[in-house]
Amino acid sequence: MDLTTLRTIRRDLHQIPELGFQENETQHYLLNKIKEFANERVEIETWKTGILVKVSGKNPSKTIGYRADIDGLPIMEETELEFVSRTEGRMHACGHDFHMTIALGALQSIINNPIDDHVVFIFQPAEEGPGGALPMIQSTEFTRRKPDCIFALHIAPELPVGTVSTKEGLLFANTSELFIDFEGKGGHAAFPHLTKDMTVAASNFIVQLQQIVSRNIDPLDSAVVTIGKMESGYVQNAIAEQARLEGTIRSLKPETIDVVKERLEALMRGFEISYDCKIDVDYGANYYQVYNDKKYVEYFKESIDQTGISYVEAQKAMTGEDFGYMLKEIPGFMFWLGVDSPFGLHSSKLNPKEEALEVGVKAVVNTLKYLSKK
Ligand SMILES: CC(=O)N[C@@H](CCC[C@H](N)C(=O)O)C(=O)O
Repeated sequence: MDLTTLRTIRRDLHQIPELGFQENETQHYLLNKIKEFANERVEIETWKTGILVKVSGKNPSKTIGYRADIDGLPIMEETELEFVSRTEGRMHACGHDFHMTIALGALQSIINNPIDDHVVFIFQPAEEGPGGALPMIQSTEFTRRKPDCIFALHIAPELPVGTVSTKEGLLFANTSELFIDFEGKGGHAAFPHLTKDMTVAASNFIVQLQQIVSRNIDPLDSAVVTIGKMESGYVQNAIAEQARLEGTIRSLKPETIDVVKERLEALMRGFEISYDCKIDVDYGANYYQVYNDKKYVEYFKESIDQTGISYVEAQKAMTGEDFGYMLKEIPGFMFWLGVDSPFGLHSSKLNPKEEALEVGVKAVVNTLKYLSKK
């Protein structure tokens, strides 16, 4: 597939970002494209808003999986691109439009030039939340085509186009979403003594929360607690009865998240007493770390060696990915693909360079061919 076609697909997909398990238009678009390329070797099955596409190999000894995530984020796009998101407040701000396009490009290449092994292309919903990987691998649709090894990519805005990057072992963190609801007593702004002000309680809670990592976690370990959204009150001259904090907890070790949660809940109990209010927590989606298999990372490096694409050794990152659940069950790896954007992942101005689409397809197709010889 040439760059013009890849770019057209990417721009089409960029305009229709949808949240987890609501990717109906995306699924429809992907299915139409897949059916355009398909021949007698291809078997297509849907799972919720996701799709599994199996391309039969010529002389198979195993099945190789390649996964692309397909959901967008609840972010208001500020790129001013001519193909800006058509849905207000929704954006492909994590590059899943790139991930899907590259998977389609690789799929077409493998259909036209089949390799010895079977390949399953997995278009997975809800990576940003509430998590599609775990229920997908538990489904009969997935189990029937369970790959023997698997890989995936993620765009990297900070890396130049023409570069890929990964490492053996831990690549991405363990994550837990965090939703905290405060319930107090509202009232007139002039009579705070008659109320239980949840704006003040939640603000103080955020400040105290930041001390969990610095005071309760071993400095040689690592954790992050971020509150990305805070809501309280309706009007400037009324005291808020409710407040809500939304955030995420991340850690390098799975058990460290439990320590953060335990301290957070102790803090909640203290705040309930000191602010005379009720506080509830919901941990939403939890993702298992992305842990790359040493042998498959070696294979990847060897396959990239033959392509002219540059390889850079990665550092582990506090990003999360539910692909971790697939790697927990099936050996494989995830790698970063350089897309050179001055704005990072989850930025409303993320603008990856489209030349990276061709690099991505080349890296994926070469890796599939190489793994098929192993
Ligand atoms: C690569 C990436 O940016 N992934 C997301 C995964 C989100 C997990 C979940 N919604 C959470 O916030 O904990 C990330 O934010 O790292």
